[in-house]
Amino acid sequence: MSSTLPYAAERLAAVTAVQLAARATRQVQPTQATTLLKTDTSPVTVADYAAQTLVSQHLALSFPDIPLVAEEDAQDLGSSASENLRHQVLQCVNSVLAAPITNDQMLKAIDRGGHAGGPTGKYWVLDPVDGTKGFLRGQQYAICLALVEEGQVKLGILGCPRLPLQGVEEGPTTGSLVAAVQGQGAYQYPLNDEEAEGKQIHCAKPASTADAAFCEGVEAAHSSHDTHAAIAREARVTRAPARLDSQCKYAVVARGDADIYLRIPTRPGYVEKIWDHAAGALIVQEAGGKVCDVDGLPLDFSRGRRLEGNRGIIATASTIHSPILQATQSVLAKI
Ligand SMILES: Nc1ncnc2c1ncn2[C@@H]1O[C@H](COP(=O)(O)O)[C@@H](O)[C@H]1OP(=O)(O)O
Ligand SMILES: [Mg+2]
Repeated sequence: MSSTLPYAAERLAAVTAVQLAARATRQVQPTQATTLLKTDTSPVTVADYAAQTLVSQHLALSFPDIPLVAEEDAQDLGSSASENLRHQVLQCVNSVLAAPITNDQMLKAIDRGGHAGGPTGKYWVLDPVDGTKGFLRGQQYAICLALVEEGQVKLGILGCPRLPLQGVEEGPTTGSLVAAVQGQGAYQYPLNDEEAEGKQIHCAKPASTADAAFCEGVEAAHSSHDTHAAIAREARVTRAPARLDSQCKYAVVARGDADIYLRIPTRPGYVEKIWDHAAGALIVQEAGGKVCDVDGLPLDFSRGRRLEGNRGIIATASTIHSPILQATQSVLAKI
């Protein structure tokens, strides 16, 4: 892509940062990854901290004035009880850097991620390992990076180390990298091949919901499989869902390997985090798809670190967006 296009420099820095982080996470054996439980009881591993350090550090080199909204902070990692984990993170980080960094630089890089987000200015949005539970199971995860400006997502990158270039099945793979800039379309590359020619990707155009394939998360606690099944029945979707962790779901919808990604909350009041959707939502839209919440509202990334104005997520090929939204609203009205 020509370097004169808008956001070319940001895109290049973001792709390199995600590739670097992916290289580090791939070195961590999921079954042996030292893991902490955060206060919300979700797991965080060597890979999450290493990826956040690397992305934060790399972006700060090229764009020192653009702040970062990122999932992790260094509080737990900095405690004396976490010395072993801290050591492993630093080792992992330095194994992919030409110039090693210190423990203090690592903690500082992680804590750059505390920006509040909001409606004004420019900021990066990072989920260093989205789908940590998938990562620990040896299944899908993604390094997800977006750039938000004046509340709008301008750039989105998904690094998916275990996602083949085609299909939704697991298998030996070099991984996929999917990238989009607002107004410039969505492209896919082999994850760590900087030289490779990108391929523009498009959502499929299923003629009806009966032809459509849907996907959902693996974790039943993160979205309601039962409600998704009821929506599928209501919309006459016949195929069984593919289950994948992380924003890989947006990637497979964007390239037409699935047509629908449903994420209906399991409990009232759950508010999604912006790092779980910013990159993926832009990628689906740039591939020609539609993304909204269960009320049909656009996702509003200008409300801080969470999607305070939205409830659930529906991402689909544009040809079947209306019937899926209608089926969702009809099912939710009965609950
Ligand atoms: N109760 C919940 N409802 C919806 N999403 C959740 C819930 N708890 C955690 N998550 C988010 O689900 C994401 C993974 O999604 P998936 O299951 O599709 O792979 C995690 O990044 C996590 O966000 P976070 O860790 O940012 O709090
Ligand atoms: Mg996440």
